[in-house]
Amino acid sequence: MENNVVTDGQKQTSPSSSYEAAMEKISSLITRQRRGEKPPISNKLEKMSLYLQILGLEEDISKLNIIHVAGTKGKGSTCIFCESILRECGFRTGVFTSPHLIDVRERFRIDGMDISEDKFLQYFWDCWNQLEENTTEEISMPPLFLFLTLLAFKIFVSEQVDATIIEVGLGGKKDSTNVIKEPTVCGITSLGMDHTEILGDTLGQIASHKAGIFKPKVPAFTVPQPSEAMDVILERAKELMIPLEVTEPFDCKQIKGLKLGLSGDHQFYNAALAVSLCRCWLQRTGNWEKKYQNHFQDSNLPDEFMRGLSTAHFSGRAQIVYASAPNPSCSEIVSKNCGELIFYLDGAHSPESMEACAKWFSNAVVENAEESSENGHELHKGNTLGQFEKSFKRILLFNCLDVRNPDILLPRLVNTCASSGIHFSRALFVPNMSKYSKVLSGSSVISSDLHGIDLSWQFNLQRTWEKIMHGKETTVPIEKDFKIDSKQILPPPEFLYDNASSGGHSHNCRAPPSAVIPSLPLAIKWLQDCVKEYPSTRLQVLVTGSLHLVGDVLKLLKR
Ligand SMILES: Nc1ncnc2c1ncn2[C@@H]1O[C@H](COP(=O)(O)OP(=O)(O)OP(=O)(O)O)[C@@H](O)[C@H]1O
Ligand SMILES: [Mg+2]
Ligand SMILES: [Mg+2]
Repeated sequence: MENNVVTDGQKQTSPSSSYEAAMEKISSLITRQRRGEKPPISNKLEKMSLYLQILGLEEDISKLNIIHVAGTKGKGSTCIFCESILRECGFRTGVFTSPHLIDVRERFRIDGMDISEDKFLQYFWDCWNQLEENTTEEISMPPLFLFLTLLAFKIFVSEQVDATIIEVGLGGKKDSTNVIKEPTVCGITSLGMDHTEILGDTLGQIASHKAGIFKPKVPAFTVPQPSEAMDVILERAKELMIPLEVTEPFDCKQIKGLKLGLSGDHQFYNAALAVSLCRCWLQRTGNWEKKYQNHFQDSNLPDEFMRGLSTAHFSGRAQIVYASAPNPSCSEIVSKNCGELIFYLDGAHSPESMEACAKWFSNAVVENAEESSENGHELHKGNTLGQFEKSFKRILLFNCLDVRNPDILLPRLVNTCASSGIHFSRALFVPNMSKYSKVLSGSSVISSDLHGIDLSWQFNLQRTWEKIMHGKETTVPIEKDFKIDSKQILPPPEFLYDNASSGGHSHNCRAPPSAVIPSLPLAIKWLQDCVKEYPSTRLQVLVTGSLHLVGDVLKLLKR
């Protein structure tokens, strides 16, 4: 074995250096395939079976009591609600989700916590070494996602969890997680248009991939879907002769006004689906009768379920971070000599999720204004709530992958916000920091090197933005060679505050100005400097378009 840092799963140097070594190994599994292209191996599931044999896991997987979740949007959230409910019911849980935001260990949760670095390393090297020793000409090391899926099985089997919750990576039928032969129950979350280049560009085709996780004799659940998708799902369930239940989203009454741990109205769908999945899981594992036989009526959820729903936590999905309050955990206190800077983070990146995100943001910023006014800020100066509300500036910080279509995403976002009366004063376009060519640890160094950085995609986003705002093509310069060392690398703070240069809140007269900022750390630092310079203002910054962008911002704010 070439690795001289760790042998036989035993750490011999400091944990962090061996962790970095593991990240190097994992990164070497990233296939040089561009995102959006068809995956290079066609017989993926056969290979998965072989890898499972090598790791000696095939039999054990059948004992994992798996909830398998596919869907376009809300897979991760649904898995996290399931985890939270089953933990409250007293079970030891293992959850595999994707992608991760900051550290790859987020993908593997045991009992509600990311796996520890020590345990991760132990299982990682076990798997790595066993696979490496057994690769042949026909079967080489697995690509990244296959490896992570195998590692998840290895971890959950070894940790002897009671309930395993597995999120599909992409699609369903051909996904590496579909090596699961006998899940306890399957779920399909909300379907929409994403990954069309791989799954097909109709809802029916997409639904057919997702319903590919259904298995004979295994009950399935979904949420209301557009009929084109629902027809395909129903048809598949009929073929397999399995029961398929459509779970309606919660209304507030049903959960007695309970505040869900994950925000946004779209979470009512995910939460309701999770409840159905958990109830079925409890029934099929023989735990339902034991626990609830005499105490539970259909109209009321058991207390454990209610607690699970309200305590679920998942970063980067409708998450609010107060970045300039003196005590980050104390959101109400706004520093006297520093304005207010609040980040609203949501990793939406499909048209439907843009809309979900926009609705959540619009409600959340108004709630924040109301809370602040209740806390006595400004109102005592005789301002009405309406006027007070106007002291907030809404800023969009956006990026998306170039396989996505900003001509669809950005209008969906802007129009949904506008229909709730929320308008952006400014938009900033930035490149992500994380590289798709490398899996990083949470403590990896953030590069500040701007040389050779290609911002053409960000200028393209900016042009799209200006087009939406003006309703026609505008003259945003196409700056091919962005002059990194010129003074104009960042706009002056007045860019944010100078109402004369924009419509400000009179959004319908002129387009809000926008800017491309060449790096995310610079953008964040710049926003922080702006609120210091103008202590009376409040910036509400929506970060969206990419979960990677959201992860990068969280990483910067944590430091
Ligand atoms: N039911 C839903 N309907 C529409 N949008 C949703 C729904 N659930 C979540 N979203 C949006 O999708 C984003 C990602 O949520 P989540 O991680 O739960 O989904 P996912 O299916 O795992 O996504 P990914 O494709 O990134 O793996 C959220 O931040 C939110 O904007
Ligand atoms: Mg996805
Ligand atoms: Mg996910």
